[in-house]
Amino acid sequence: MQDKSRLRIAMQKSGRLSKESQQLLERCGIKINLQQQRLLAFAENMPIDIMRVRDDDIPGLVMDGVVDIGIIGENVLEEELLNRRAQGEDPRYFTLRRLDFGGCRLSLAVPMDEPFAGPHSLQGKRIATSYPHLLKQYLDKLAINFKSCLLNGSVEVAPRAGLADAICDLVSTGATLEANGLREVEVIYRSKACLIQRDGEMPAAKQALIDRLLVRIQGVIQARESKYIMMHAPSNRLDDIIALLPGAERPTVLPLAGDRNRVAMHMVSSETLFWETMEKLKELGASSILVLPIEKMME
Ligand SMILES: Nc1ncnc2c1ncn2[C@@H]1O[C@H](COP(=O)(O)OP(=O)(O)OP(=O)(O)O)[C@@H](O)[C@H]1O
Ligand SMILES: O=P(O)(O)OC[C@H]1O[C@H](OP(=O)(O)OP(=O)(O)O)[C@H](O)[C@@H]1O
Ligand SMILES: [Mg+2]
Repeated sequence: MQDKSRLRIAMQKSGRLSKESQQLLERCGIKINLQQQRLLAFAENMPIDIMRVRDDDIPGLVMDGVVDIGIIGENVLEEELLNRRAQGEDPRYFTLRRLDFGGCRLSLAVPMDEPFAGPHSLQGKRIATSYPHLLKQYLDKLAINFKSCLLNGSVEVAPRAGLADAICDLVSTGATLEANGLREVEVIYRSKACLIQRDGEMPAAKQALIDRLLVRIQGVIQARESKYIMMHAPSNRLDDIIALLPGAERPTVLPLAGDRNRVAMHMVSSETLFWETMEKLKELGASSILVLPIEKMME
């Protein structure tokens, strides 16, 4: 029986978002024992239950208020929103924040040797997709008529199989398109994973827990994007060195025992340090350059 006082979070059971969703929650300090087959897992140290489902079901579970929050790709969320609106519903939810994983784009692609002179080339064509509403929204705005062929997977094989003239599917590296003899011609939607909350009244204790989690998520994401940088540098080149570190805060400068001409510099940078920048730092006289990951951050 569901304990309504516990925060219920939905995440993808297995797929492109599951590992990083799980990692994010673990980094926020939630101890979960996710055995492969368990659909429902209970956190040991916080009043939180994790529901592991197909990603397609997550927007609906949040919109129907079955779970309190969900981690989902914006592409799937937007598609479900348009789907429900098309059925006359008025779905409600809040986006709590965008996350730093699950980046991909929904694109139109055509066979490699097919000429393409803009979206109008698709007039009257058949397009295979798992995202009929996002596709329709995009082509309707351009007043392009098309026939859709709904496929829930393996969309990329549709043109070769004679099912469609073009496809509209997710792309990240483009390797799947290339392997299937297709080329990306238009990006229609850019997506990342996001965290959403159900609409409606939330008990104060649960809302406080969500707010705490959000602060921790901010800390985890900020830490992932930041680096702790240390180096030894000549005292007379400090300004030049700082100018090479655009994402860095003002450094802490410490004396080096027995060396009056050089100092130790410590700083947090919101960007990683590329090899090229490290080489330039070395040219300016810096040495012992260390770039360290940061585990947690709170401002
Ligand atoms: N190549 C990719 N790179 C990065 N993120 C991706 C990529 N493909 C998909 N995604 C994101 O991950 C989400 C889940 O993708 P996945 O392929 O695991 O979905 P699925 O096969 O529909 O899974 P499920 O079995 O849960 O329905 C996508 O909706 C998208 O937001
Ligand atoms: O541009 P790429 O890096 O090649 O990625 C794109 C592919 O990734 C996703 O599928 P996934 O591999 O998750 O398999 P699925 O079809 O089983 O969901 C997506 O549906 C594409 O097919
Ligand atoms: Mg799915």
